[in-house]
Amino acid sequence: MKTVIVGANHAGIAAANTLLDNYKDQQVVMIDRNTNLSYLGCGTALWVGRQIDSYENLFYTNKEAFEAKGARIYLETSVTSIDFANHVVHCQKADGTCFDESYDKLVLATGSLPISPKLPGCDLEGISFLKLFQQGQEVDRWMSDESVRSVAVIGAGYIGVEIAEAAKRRGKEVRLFDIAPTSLASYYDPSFTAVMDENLASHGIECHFGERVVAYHGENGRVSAIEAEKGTYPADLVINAIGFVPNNELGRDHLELFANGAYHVDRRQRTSDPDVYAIGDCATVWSNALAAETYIALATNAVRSGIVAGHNIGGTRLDSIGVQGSNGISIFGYNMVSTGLSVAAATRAGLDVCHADFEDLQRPGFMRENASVKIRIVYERGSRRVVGAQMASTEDISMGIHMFSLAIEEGVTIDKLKLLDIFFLPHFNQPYNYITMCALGAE
Ligand SMILES: Cc1cc2nc3c(=O)[nH]c(=O)nc-3n(C[C@H](O)[C@H](O)[C@H](O)COP(=O)(O)OP(=O)(O)OC[C@H]3O[C@@H](n4cnc5c(N)ncnc54)[C@H](O)[C@@H]3O)c2cc1C
Ligand SMILES: NC(=O)c1ccc[n+]([C@@H]2O[C@H](COP(=O)([O-])OP(=O)(O)OC[C@H]3O[C@@H](n4cnc5c(N)ncnc54)[C@H](O)[C@@H]3O)[C@@H](O)[C@H]2O)c1
Repeated sequence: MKTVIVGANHAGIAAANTLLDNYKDQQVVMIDRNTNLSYLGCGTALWVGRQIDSYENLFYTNKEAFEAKGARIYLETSVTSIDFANHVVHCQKADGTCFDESYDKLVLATGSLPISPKLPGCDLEGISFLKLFQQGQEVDRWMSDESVRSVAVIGAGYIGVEIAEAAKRRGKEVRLFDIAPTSLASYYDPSFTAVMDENLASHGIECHFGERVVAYHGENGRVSAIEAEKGTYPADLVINAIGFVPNNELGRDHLELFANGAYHVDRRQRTSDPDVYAIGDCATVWSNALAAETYIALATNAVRSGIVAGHNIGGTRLDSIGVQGSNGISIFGYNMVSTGLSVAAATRAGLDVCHADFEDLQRPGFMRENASVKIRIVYERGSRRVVGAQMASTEDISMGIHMFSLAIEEGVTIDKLKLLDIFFLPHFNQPYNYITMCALGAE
């Protein structure tokens, strides 16, 4: 059996490893147009902000590791088109030479593309995205240029907020824009985002939320300002971070698509063509909170979907258990984690939800090391099943969110959480634990 994997980043790598490590009869061919593989984009802001020493350890594998396992791997090679009827992939190397690769099974792991704001001035130099390693390098070079004093970030989602922090850590004057009225509006409710907004502002980031950017302006071909609805602001460097779209270029005329263009897949990652699988950011996921197909671009989903596809291609049936879109962020020491749906997201999706809030110290008052923790649990009014949770603190409260992820996945009700056995030790928490207290406070 020969499997061709198009795209050798997190999703493609997971599928290839699953096949190569578990199914010795498999012939695996990996093709990627980039010069590198396995770059952890989550490290870009840490590196640009000089919170880590270099970018070198942001790659967790390489071409040689796959060759050692028996795969054929082509980097700097684009798949230009696919003949789905005859099971042939047409490829072009960086030097222009072309070749074809036949397949029994094809895995599309072509990921996502950053959304490009189509604004006047978008061709000016000094406007970047932050998707690829190369773009991270470019942004880092500009940050090192002392003539770059003002940085404008468009989009206050995860990438935007993280790179705004990094730019501030590099001593820049930073302005952060979003059309939404707060930062991180897709992930958290306003009572949580208000604290992050205050955190950003208190560290000197000028927040322009609810203010649309309408144009980039430049001098001598280079960006020098951005014009937004309420004013024009200096900008020697602009970073666009307004979300991703699935990269469906190769299969959009042949495969069934979701509303945003992602390849529609079943729980085994199979597309509408029985010999084609799609994984990672180019494919849909099953949301347990929504009980529906949706799109969530995360490395975690990419890896899991690659494992699922690998086993199914290898001959072991494995169904995805769906996802909650669990996510987290840590900015100037303030940590926020969420899973499932916020009240706002649930309401937008047509779910009738209630929520319970609680705020307390992480540990008993007698402990020297302590900090406040905020928690919100979101649950469906009728069924009372938990559909989301948000937590925030300067403490590391990150592990708690995984329990809520499992609760959503398993359809646990808010009432079950009220008497859940949660241990107590002053080093970690309080006898009246904030999760228990929050659940007990539910209507
Ligand atoms: C700055 C940043 C920070 C992030 N932080 C986090 C985080 O903290 N946690 C988290 O879970 N997620 C994070 N993400 C999201 C995560 O990186 C993506 O969800 C993940 O990369 C998706 O993996 P993928 O393999 O599906 O797609 P991609 O990473 O997009 O890879 C797709 C691959 O396909 C190749 N390709 C595409 N078309 C072709 C073609 N025609 N021919 C050959 N090759 C092709 C591309 O070169 C690319 O290597 C972050 C993303 C960014 C940009
Ligand atoms: N910590 C993490 O887990 C992490 C870190 C980085 C990226 N990621 C993932 O990578 C993907 C891409 O990240 P992202 O930050 O680009 O997307 P995002 O969806 O997190 O945020 C995009 C933001 O852009 C805003 N926006 C949309 N159109 C706009 C416009 N025209 N002008 C101004 N603002 C606009 C939205 O309101 C939103 O706040 C996401 O799926 C994200 O979850 C995750």
